[in-house]
Amino acid sequence: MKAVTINLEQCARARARDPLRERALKRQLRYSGDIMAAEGQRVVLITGCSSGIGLAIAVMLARDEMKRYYVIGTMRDLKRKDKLVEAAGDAYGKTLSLLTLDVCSDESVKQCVDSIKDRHIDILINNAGVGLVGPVEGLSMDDMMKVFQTNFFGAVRMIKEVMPDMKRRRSGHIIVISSAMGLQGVVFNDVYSASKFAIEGFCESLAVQLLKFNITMSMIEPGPVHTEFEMKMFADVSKKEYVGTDPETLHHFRTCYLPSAANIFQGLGQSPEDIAKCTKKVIESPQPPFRNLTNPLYTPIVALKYADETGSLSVHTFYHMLYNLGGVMHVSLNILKCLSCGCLRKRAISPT
Ligand SMILES: NC(=O)C1=CN([C@@H]2O[C@H](COP(=O)(O)OP(=O)(O)OC[C@H]3O[C@@H](n4cnc5c(N)ncnc54)[C@H](OP(=O)(O)O)[C@@H]3O)[C@@H](O)[C@H]2O)C=CC1
Ligand SMILES: CC1=C(/C=C/C(C)=C/C=C/C(C)=C/C=O)C(C)(C)CCC1
Repeated sequence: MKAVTINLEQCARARARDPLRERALKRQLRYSGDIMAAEGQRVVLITGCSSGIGLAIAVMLARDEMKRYYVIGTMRDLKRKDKLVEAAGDAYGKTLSLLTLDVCSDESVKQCVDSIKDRHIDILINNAGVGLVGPVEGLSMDDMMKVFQTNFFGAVRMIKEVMPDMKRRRSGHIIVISSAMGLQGVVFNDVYSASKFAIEGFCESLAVQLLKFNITMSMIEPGPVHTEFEMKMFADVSKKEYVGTDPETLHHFRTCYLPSAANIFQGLGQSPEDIAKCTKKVIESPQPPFRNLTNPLYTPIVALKYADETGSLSVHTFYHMLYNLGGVMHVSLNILKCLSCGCLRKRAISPT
């Protein structure tokens, strides 16, 4: 497929030379702001592109060799655009344009979608999200609400705005950057995990009726990923005092959980590009799966819940890992790695 990207300046030049050609160009091209996507290109809108996973997906799709995507990278504050613009290189202004969008604001979401020609979005990627860790009794209700406002209602607001047009066109793909924590809760991540469980339940329900309209829904489920999310989490923890938390709980959080979490990020952490690659594969799959775990090393942690429907196996295993094996977390992680690569099984068959 030959994809052409053109901007309004080029259109104006065409008008000066030949008004008929300009009209033909305009018919042929959809535009967002002053930049147009060529016919045949799929318009992708991504939320939260100022850093991390959103930025990596925007760059990977905008730099697609066959120029199959026209990416609208959005962020709540365009002053934070430099990292994305630099990473996108010459794709910026051709297959990537930027728009302001705050997923927590009805007005911002509507204004952004209205500014896109025909409100035409083929692929919506709900990526914007915030984390929150710490003992529940030490967190403010405001902080907890912000997590749900962004991770759950933010994605719901986007879907509500974009889905009716997709239904009318009987085509579209809605992707949510959820989390492995949306499938299996993690100690001291109670509220964050709940926000991801919430969006999982919402999407799992919606996916069924969307099929009738030829709209696909896909969840991307990363484990730990090295992004600003990780840095913000550790910075936040060092600032917060978790007022109202008893010393024993605080001790468990600071001396058992935090070092284990740091080990887990170090031992199992993926790069944002890994998540972008997985997301692109899902987009390009002829039959995209609903759930997509990105990290084979983290999969056993999620699989525990499917091995025992009572939930006791995961609760007790995590208890043991946190309170008894915390000091040797690296050993547990190495066992997880060996289970995933298969070397333990090989050694069991032919011990040396
Ligand atoms: N990193 C990890 O370990 C994992 C992350 N995830 C999920 O991946 C997604 C991306 O996170 P990640 O890249 O890691 O973290 P980052 O902190 O690097 O990126 C989060 C992005 O979301 C944006 N954002 C936050 N609030 C809003 C809002 N109200 N409106 C629009 N954008 C907003 C941030 O923008 P701003 O710059 O303005 O703050 C930023 O661009 C999140 O949904 C997260 O839950 C899932 C599993 C693991
Ligand atoms: C401490 C601890 C764990 C921590 C897991 C972590 C810290 C996962 C982080 C995932 C992220 C950051 C997802 C983002 O959406 C385990 C492995 C459950 C085992 C029990 C002890």
